[in-house]
Amino acid sequence: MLSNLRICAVSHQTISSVHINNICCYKVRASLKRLKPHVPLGRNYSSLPGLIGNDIKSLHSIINPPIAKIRNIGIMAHIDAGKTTTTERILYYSGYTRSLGDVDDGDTVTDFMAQERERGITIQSAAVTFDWKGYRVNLIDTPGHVDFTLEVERCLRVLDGAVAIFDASAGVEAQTLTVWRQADKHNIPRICFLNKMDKTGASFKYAVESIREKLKAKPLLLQLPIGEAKTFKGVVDVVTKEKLLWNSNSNDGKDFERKPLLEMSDPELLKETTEARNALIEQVADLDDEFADLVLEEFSENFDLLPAEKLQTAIHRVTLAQTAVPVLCGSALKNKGIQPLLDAVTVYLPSPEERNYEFLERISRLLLPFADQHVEIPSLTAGNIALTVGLKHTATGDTIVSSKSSALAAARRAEREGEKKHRQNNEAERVLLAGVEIPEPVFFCTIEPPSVSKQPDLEHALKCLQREDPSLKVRLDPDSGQTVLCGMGELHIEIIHDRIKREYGLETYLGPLQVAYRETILNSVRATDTLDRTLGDKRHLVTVEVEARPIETSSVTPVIEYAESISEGLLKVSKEAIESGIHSACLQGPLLGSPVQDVAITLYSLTVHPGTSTTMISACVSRCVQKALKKADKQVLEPLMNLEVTVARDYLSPVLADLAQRRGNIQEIQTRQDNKVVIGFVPLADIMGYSTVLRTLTSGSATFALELSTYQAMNSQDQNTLLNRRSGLT
Ligand SMILES: Nc1nc2c(ncn2[C@@H]2O[C@H](COP(=O)(O)OP(=O)(O)OP(=O)(O)O)[C@@H](O)[C@H]2O)c(=O)[nH]1
Repeated sequence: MLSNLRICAVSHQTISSVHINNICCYKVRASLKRLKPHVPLGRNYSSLPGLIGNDIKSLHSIINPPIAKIRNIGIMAHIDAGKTTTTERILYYSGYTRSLGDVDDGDTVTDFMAQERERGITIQSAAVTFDWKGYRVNLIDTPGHVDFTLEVERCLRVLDGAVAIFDASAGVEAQTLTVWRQADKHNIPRICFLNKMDKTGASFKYAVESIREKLKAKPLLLQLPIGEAKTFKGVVDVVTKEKLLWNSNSNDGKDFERKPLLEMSDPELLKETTEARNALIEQVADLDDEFADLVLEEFSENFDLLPAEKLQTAIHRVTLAQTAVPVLCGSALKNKGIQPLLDAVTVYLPSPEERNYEFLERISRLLLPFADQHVEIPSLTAGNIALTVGLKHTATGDTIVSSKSSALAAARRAEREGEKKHRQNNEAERVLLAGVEIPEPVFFCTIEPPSVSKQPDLEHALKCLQREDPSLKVRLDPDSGQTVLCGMGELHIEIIHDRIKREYGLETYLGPLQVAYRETILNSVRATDTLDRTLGDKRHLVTVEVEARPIETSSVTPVIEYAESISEGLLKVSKEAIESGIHSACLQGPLLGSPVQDVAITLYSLTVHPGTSTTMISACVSRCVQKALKKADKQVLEPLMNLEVTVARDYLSPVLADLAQRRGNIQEIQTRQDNKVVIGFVPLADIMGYSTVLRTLTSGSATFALELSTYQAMNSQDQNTLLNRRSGLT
């Protein structure tokens, strides 16, 4: 065990940056006590047999299991649905850990950042690899809080399947909808796990209905619960007509009995299960022609004769086609239902070869993740998930290829085969994964190092954090020269601040958190400008005429147009400079210095004296566009958020009264068990610090989710108040 500890520490140092080391020291200690001695740790697999003795029969099968036996899956859900608790059980039953971690005690394997353990939430995705009944499962636990949406999105791109976890007492919640939509975008087959069946208010029926209604998905009920809330003790496997009961004397849920349902002992349950199985068979037959033929030809007289394996194979196909989703249930906290969930992952979710991905096959240095442990390996076959180190300029969203020449060779091959240009592009595109959508930051604040001499350290820390998390934006305020952080929410910025302190040892100071407004113009305006400057013996002379006009795009990227009179030759050499000038002018609007959205800029004329540098052209265009924007009638746009508050009935009135004061616009109030769910819109500026207010108003019984809906025009009174406040008049 000691030698493993030493080796593990070495492999962490190879993964470099200071911040990872800090967490790892903590993590190694926390997880060692629970790791089984046979878990393979080491720098290189070539030395593994000596290290781990006879435990490993085939080294090759450990490093490269057959691709059909690999499952790359993610766990996704609304905050607090129980992802981390479920993952902990999965790791325990698969033999990855020796004892059960608990989010409430702060000793889970996957929530390994200090902030995650302290707050009991998941922020960064953690990857773990384990084996289950001959399958290799690479599992990623993703965050549920809306501030960390990007983290979820970047995981989804590499997954072949996902388990969506629901709180059975709440059904589909706001963030579930968001991640479900993301999974739809990446075409990820899913299975649903209705967790917390032991909780007061848990309702299998209600949760299934909410999947049908809110997610517009077709649930395939593969299990039925035995008991609900306090009486929940196990599940019925509808496919095999067996009951699975967890031994109430077993603390860890490892032991459970699986018995066929019999007429003698369980007449009611058997009847209910037979009906559910028949309904399931009909439902699957409706969605899968091959299965429909089989049922009609051989089993139409008696569905009971249909073998479970045939039904499972058809459910697998339907899951893959994403025409329906298998639904299972259990209680992670009470250790019930996790083993069948793992079985379902291997049976119903696809292997990488069943998905249409083009992974690249080899990178120079590879590490296999075991949550916070990493094992260096010589190679890995397609379909696995691994870590690579030492990449300096690669950021989230990039595709890594084994060599540039292999990507180019693919494009050349298409060319040789006589394919035209668009086909070459297709070939090149096929080796790229879909890019991640980076959400727009809605908050910003200034950040200052403890002293000027620490500014380079701060810049380094922010650069590293940004590579990990592109939803964090950093810019310099041109007027004050201060560094500005732009993030997804209050919690996001708070966590970044905390990480800079813990992982980079820098005590920084944050300015007040401000809403990221935008600006637009309301009418078309023209402006001309001339820049005449002599540098040394060179004269730079440019004259520009532009028009700025409002358009409807909801985008901060200006639409750029050119009048026909602009000479093509001139455009060829100066187009890049012109466009960079326009973009930089639109980044800082005349009202608040916020980005300008929904504008089109037309270049009407451009006269350039010979010898003028492109930098001067760019500067002149930028100045001229700013002049035009200043002349126009202007409007501030503010972020409008979708808000969903789940609150106990008794506290509904104070919550509504409070929202009315916050310019909230309530769209709907739903009933969810004993709770009310308030759905509406509210301007971000009025909802800052809401978590504290809501806690006070409802004695901590309410939860809420917030997501950017759109940018809306402020009314003139609010706009004037804001502008006066910004200019220091009030
Ligand atoms: N009653 C009950 N509580 C559960 C169950 N599973 C998890 N919990 C509790 O629900 C809370 C949230 O659990 P987590 O596992 O941290 O949830 P999560 O989805 O990982 O949360 P984030 O990481 O913040 O998104 C904790 O207090 C758990 O103890 C369950 O099956 N039954």
